This record gives sequence, C-alpha cells and structure tokens, in this order.
Amino acid sequence: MPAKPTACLALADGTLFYGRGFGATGMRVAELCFNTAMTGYQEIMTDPSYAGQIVTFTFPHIGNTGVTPEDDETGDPVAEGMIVKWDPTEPSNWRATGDLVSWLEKTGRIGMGGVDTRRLTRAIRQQGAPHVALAHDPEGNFDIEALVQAARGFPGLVGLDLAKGVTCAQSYRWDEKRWAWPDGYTRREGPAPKVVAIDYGAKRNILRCLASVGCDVTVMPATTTAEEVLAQNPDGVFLSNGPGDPAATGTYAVPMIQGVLKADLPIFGICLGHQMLALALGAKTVKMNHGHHGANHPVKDLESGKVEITSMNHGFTVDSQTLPKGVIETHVSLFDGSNCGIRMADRPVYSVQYHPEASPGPQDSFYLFERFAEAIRARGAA
Ligand SMILES: NC(=O)CC[C@H](N)C(=O)O
Repeated sequence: MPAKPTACLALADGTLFYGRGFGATGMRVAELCFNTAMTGYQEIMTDPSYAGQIVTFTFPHIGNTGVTPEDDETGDPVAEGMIVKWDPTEPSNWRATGDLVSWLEKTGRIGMGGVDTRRLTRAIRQQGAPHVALAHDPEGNFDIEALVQAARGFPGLVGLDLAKGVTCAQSYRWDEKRWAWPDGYTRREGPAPKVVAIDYGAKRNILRCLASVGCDVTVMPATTTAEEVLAQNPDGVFLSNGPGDPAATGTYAVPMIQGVLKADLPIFGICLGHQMLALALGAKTVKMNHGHHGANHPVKDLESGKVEITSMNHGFTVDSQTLPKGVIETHVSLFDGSNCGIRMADRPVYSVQYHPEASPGPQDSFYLFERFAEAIRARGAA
C-alpha cells in the first residue's frame, strides 16, 4: 500500500477499503459482487449482465493475459469497475493485443488493486451484495462523507430494467461460430433452422454456440413483440441473459414470451431468459443475498443424476416453490439448492439459470445447445 492510496471503496454501511487506482479516474456507484473464476476477467467485465455492478475478483492475479477484442462479450466493458488483490502486471499471452490497465482507461472503467479481497468477499457474503461508491483519484484526495452518501444513494438492482440499455438497436443476423484452435472464429454456412434470439444483453458466445450447433440466428431487440418474432417464421426462439431485475424486464418480455408460447415452438432460455420464461409460466423470482458469480458452480441435472460444473452470474433466482403444475425443476445448485433449470413437461421449452456458453468457464453444459438444435430438427426444420 503506498503512503497515499489512490483508490477508495466506500460501502453504504460506512466500511472503507483503500488501494491503488488504475484505469479510468472519477467515481462510480453500483452494487458490489464477487466472482470466483480464475480466468476470463475480460469476458466477465464485458458480460452485459454486469450492468450496474462492480466486480471483486477473488482470484488474486488478474490482468496477466492482457486483453484482445476477440474475447469481448459485447463492445466495451459493462461492469462499472473491478477490485483486485494484486496490481495488474505486464501481459504475457500470444493472443493479447493490449493490457488491462490501458483498456480500462480507454473504456472508462475504474480498477482498484492492493485490496484484501478475502476480507471484502466476507463482507459481501455477510451483508448481502452491498451498494458501494468506488473512487480513483491519482492525487489521493477523497471526500469520504460524499462517497458513503453516494453509495447510500444507489437505488439497487431490485425493480430495475437494465436490458433496454444494453440490447441491440436493430435486428441482425449472426453466423460466427465458437473459437477453436488453429482457425479461431469460423462462420456457419448453408441452409439451417431459423432461430430468433431475443437480446436482453446477450453474450456473444451464446450466439456463437447457437451458430455452432447449426442454427441460422437472427438477433432481435429486447422490446420485440410476439407478433414481430413470429413474423420471422422462426423454428425456435432463444431468450438471452441480461442485467437487472427479471420482474422489471418481464413487464414487456413476459407478454412476448407468452405470445410465443402459444405458437408451440421450441424455446430455450439462459439466466435472465430463464428467469423470464419462469415468470411467463407463472412462477416468481426473488433477489438472492449475494448471488452466484463464478466458473466453478456444481449443478445437478435431476433427470440424469449427473453433476455439471458451471459458469454462473446471477443475483436473482427462480423460487422453485412457485413453479406451476406442468413445469418441472430440472437442475439445482449443489451450493445452496436454488433452482438452476426448468422445462415444460409436454414440450421442448426449457431454460437454465447458469451459462452453458461458459466464457469463461467449463463447457460441461454445451449439450443444452445441442438439445435445442435437436428439438428444432425433430420438428422437421431444415
Ligand atoms: N446473467 C444474467 O442473465 C443475470 C440475470 C439477472 N440480471 C440476475 O442477476 O439474476
């Protein structure tokens, strides 16, 4: 710790953490979470589901592999800032085109190093994801009272629809497949079943996974109506991940999903998409204490008995007690028993709370994309 810290994190309860600032300067207010992934900091920072949040990385070495535009899950970082144990070092990776610190500076995100992230993680677990203000000033001048007040002024994520801020402005086609050595990204070609993917803040790797299992993907904005979706004549509909409170985004997404359900098409949802499918089927969602954010979360598939190690990023959850008749709980978290998947008993409509696209994380759950493509083909699509 230098004589004069250049970054300060103020929690709404008045707890203060000091460290070394890097990246952009200024102040950000947000909800604070922690992520336990050992790799993939760039994918995490650019995951649109992190809108309104600052991420504490429990893995101490962050920044070692630099950054590359190939690993962006969307255009620029979406998380408001990052808190790490050690200051980022010079990157060492053949894929790197830049370093983490310059990238944060260029894209207006604050970083803070030199923090006892174990103590901070414990505080997050004990308090529930706190509201915080993170300030970076190279001169080290902080108005502590103003920072604590700013943290207290953050409205929180409950009731917040953030999907409209991160969705695409217009529909577009997607044909890029998953990254594979030695060719990197390649493109899907030829006739294929048509999938409409509703973008509530979709991670690019989800779209790549859909293309990799042979879907012709059209991405549509969050506020698209059921009529507009069905006018595309899709063979299947995908509901993406995204930030904020599913109940708030659900005010317009749920009527769309219910309209599409009437058309009896295969539907697949991930994370926010899972939560909103559950809402559309009549269940309820609730805010969790500190959520699940990491790449090491064990999930049990209740139908096969198999355990998958999954990637997670969510602060809300589906209350499985509220699932209506005809909707089956298919997956549960082995950390806390919370709901991790549902399906309709009588047709290929299903969703998971976790991230089968990984990015970052293990790829145990890729079979869910294959299952979606099979369900579509089983109904006679190209
Ligand atoms: N990754 C996501 O889609 C997150 C969903 C929702 N915003 C949550 O925090 O629970």
